[in-house]
Amino acid sequence: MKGMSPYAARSAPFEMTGGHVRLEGREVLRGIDLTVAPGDVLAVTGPNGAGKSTLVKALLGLIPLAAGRTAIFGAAPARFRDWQRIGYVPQRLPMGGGVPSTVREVVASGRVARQSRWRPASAADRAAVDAALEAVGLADRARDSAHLLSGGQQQRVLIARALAGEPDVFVMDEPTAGVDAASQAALAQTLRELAVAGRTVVLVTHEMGPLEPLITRNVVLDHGRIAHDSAPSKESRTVA
Ligand SMILES: Nc1ncnc2c1ncn2[C@@H]1O[C@H](COP(=O)(O)OP(=O)(O)OP(=O)(O)O)[C@@H](O)[C@H]1O
Repeated sequence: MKGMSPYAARSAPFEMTGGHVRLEGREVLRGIDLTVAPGDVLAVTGPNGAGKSTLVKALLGLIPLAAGRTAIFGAAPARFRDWQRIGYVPQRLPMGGGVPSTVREVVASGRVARQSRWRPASAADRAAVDAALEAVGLADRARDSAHLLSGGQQQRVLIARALAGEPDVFVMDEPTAGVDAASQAALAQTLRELAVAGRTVVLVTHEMGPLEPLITRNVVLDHGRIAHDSAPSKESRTVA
């Protein structure tokens, strides 16, 4: 594995300063100052349309900023290369008429950023996929078609795909929305293990439910601004 530069090791997973996002002429994020520190288990909450999904996409560089700047481990998103350090769990499995994938294939796709090109999956790859399936309680569904699972189980597949990549940072957009109780419990257990292992988690959620005891920090968005931050970073505190 590539050595990590001392600079990258010290950098915050995400650091946004004065972040503005405009979509179709509307200012969706307005002046966001947010440093996510290593080991934060951060819940981003707030009313519908507050800008929560937009914020995580902007942190990941999936949506450009109209003003301000943002960095991933100290690098502008366009220059960031260590994508295997980031696991992103989107809101839902992309559906459609493509080739049906088994649960195992979808989860194994989470290893792509780590694999050497043209080489078959290694024992380490297979072990990581097995561990991820086990962690979300889907080991017995590995050969099933992912699209035939329930919404909650599909969400678990996406979480397992991120886990399989063994990233330092997990970004999850509404992982509990419309999800059955068993899947919520599986997610809480997974989050607990990530938190204990010192991983950084950014979680968009409407309600924290069983995840609440695991959350170390809550950022409340309202109309595109941070209305409340339960534990602002030292940098923001000294600036404020
Ligand atoms: N592609 C887009 N083009 C124009 N406006 C958008 C786009 N995506 C989101 N918006 C608008 O930006 C605002 C913030 O949306 P966003 O999805 O980030 O909110 P949210 O807090 O995640 O909401 P929810 O809890 O409903 O998922 C909303 O008013 C939404 O309508």
